[in-house]
Amino acid sequence: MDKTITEGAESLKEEPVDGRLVCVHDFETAAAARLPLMALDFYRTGATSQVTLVENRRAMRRWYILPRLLRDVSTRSLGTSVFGHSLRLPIAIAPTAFQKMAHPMGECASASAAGRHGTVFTLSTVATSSIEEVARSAPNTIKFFQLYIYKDRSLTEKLVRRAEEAGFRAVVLTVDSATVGIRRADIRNGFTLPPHLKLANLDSTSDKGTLSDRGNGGSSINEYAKNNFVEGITRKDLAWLISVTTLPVVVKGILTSADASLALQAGVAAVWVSNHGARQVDGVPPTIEALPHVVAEVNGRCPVFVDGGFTDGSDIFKALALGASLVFIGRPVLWGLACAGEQGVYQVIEILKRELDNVMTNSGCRTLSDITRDMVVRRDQFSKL
Ligand SMILES: Cc1cc2nc3c(=O)[nH]c(=O)nc-3n(C[C@H](O)[C@H](O)[C@H](O)COP(=O)(O)O)c2cc1C
Ligand SMILES: CCCCCCC(=O)C(=O)O
Repeated sequence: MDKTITEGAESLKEEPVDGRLVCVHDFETAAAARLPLMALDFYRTGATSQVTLVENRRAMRRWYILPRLLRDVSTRSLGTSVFGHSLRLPIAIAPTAFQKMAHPMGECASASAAGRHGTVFTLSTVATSSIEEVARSAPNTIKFFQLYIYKDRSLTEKLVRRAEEAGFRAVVLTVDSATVGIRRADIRNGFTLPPHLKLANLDSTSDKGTLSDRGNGGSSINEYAKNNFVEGITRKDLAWLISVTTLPVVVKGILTSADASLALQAGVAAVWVSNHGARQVDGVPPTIEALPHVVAEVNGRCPVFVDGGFTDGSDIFKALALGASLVFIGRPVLWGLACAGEQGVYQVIEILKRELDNVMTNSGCRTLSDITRDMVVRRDQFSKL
């Protein structure tokens, strides 16, 4: 065990959380006051005009919950399972890049917090903590590894091997990033990674260029991706990944039933409905609206995950009713990290867990399987009921 990391993690666990932060939005406001502008903008913004960014949140309101009353809900459980692993709740952590911009313990802190809640942490390829560091600091957390496919196939395969050897439980292939979206704030800010941080899963000889090079596009992110990532992942790449790993492969970034069907044909273990936090194509549907289409196509053949704009327990309830097995959160974790490291992430998940439990209690649901499709209705259909 790496002593520095363990000692760091122990002491940072004690970081106090301001008791006035009672919802995810409070954490977001507090994080915005603490983070340097370049990091804050990288975390919070979406692609181009950010219409989908707003829609991800707004669309949650278009769904109404229809509570079922006159039921005994005195004992409840939020427990579920994924790929044979038991989870204590259906809320999990999505991959987000560069978490050490929010807190010195970065991804290690988030992974630990997920483990303390008995849920999944997903590590980004472009993390600021390595696969091995995260495995050492959160040995009991169920960890997934998110993969970007590098032009250098052997480098890509080595990343997968390292994740397998470090005890990660699934590989999540992000397929919605043929090229990185245009994020205007990053261009204005001339985004570069702070010099004390690095892409911890890569050594500077294996990938091309660094995140200190802005190139012509203004943001080092677009430049790095252009130099390193395969431009447009195909079915062949998906089939290749499934053939080289023993781990379940999850496909992340699906928004249509047609693509869900292709992914299923390729043999994925789960489909992850996502618009990448509205950071890729502006104008794509909000994920809560895409979800029912994908669930209908998948028709129980594999689990369906979802992310994008989930900041309240009631949002999570709606996604579960629409057929999601797990709901992932991206930015809320970054806000928790920025406010109070591991403890902040723990608290953000705790808040969402309590809110979900509260909605379940008041809606007549003792377990997740009690949350059924007929418990939500789209606002425009409500009058027709
Ligand atoms: C700052 C930031 C960095 C991200 N980095 C990655 C990444 O490295 N890999 C990936 O597949 N998705 C990445 N995403 C997308 C998230 O995994 C997730 O789809 C999205 O954040 C969910 O929306 P939410 O932030 O509204 O919860 C990133 C999102 C944000 C906000
Ligand atoms: C370092 C090059 C690409 C980073 C992309 C991270 C990401 O997915 C994001 O949304 O930002």
